[in-house]
Amino acid sequence: MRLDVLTIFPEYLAALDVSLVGKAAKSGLLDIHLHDLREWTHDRHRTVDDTPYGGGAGMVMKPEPWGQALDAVAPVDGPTQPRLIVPTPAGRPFTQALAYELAAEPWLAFACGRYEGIDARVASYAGERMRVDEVSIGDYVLNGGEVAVLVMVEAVARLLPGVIGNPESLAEESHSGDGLLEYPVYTKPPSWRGHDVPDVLLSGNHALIADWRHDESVRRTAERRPDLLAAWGDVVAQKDDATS
Ligand SMILES: Nc1ccc2ncsc2c1
Repeated sequence: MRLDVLTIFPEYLAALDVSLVGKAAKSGLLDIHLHDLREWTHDRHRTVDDTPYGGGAGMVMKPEPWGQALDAVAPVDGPTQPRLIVPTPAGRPFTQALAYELAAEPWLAFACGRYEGIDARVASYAGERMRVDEVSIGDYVLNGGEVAVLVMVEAVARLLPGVIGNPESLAEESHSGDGLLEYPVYTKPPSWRGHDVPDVLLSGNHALIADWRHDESVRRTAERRPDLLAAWGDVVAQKDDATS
C-alpha cells in the first residue's frame, strides 16, 4: 500500500517511522511519502491560509497550495488515483469497519487540515478524479488532522497481511466485529499486591474460560458502551431469527 500525507507539519508524522508502522514501511508493506504543503506556496512567507469568506474567527487553508500539491502527488493524467482521506471533526466516524475498507485500498492520500479547515473547493476538485472521504476520529477538539492520520494509519496498517505477527489476535479485539468490548486480560504472577487473577483463568477449563470472557465482554460493554450493546443485541436477534 502506498500512503501519501500532505501536511504543514511533516515532522508530526515522524511517529510513522517507528514501531509497527515503521516496520511495515521498512519491510516494503507500506510505501509512505510525507509532503510539506508549503512546497507548493510561492510567496516569501509561504502562506497557506487566509481569512474566511463570510467572516468568522480563525483562518481557512487556501485552495491553491492544495490543488498544486494534489496535482503533484497524484497527477491528473496518472494511471491511477488515490483514495483521499480528509481528517475533520465534521467527517463521518472512523470505525474499525472503515479501517478494514481502507486497508483494501492500494493507495491512500491524507490531507491534514489546520486552522478552521481547508477551503471546501479542494475536496470538490479532488472528487472530480478520486474518491474523497472526510473522516472524524471523534467528538473533541484538536488543532489539526495530523494526530488523526497517525490514528488512522496505525489502525489500517495493522490490518495489512504480514504486518502483525499473529492475525488471530485481530479477531478477538474490541470493535473486531462481534460488537462487544474486549474482556480483561491477565498474565503472571497469579497474585500481585493483593490482587489475584480470576480463578477461572487458572482452571484450564476452556469452555468455562470462554463463557467467563464473553460474560466479561458483555458486562464491560453494558457499563462503558451501552450504545454498542444495543447494536449487538440487534445483531444477535437477527442471527437467532435467521437460524430459527
Ligand atoms: N477537532 C477534531 C476532532 C476530530 C477529528 N478527526 C479528524 S481531524 C479532527 C479534529
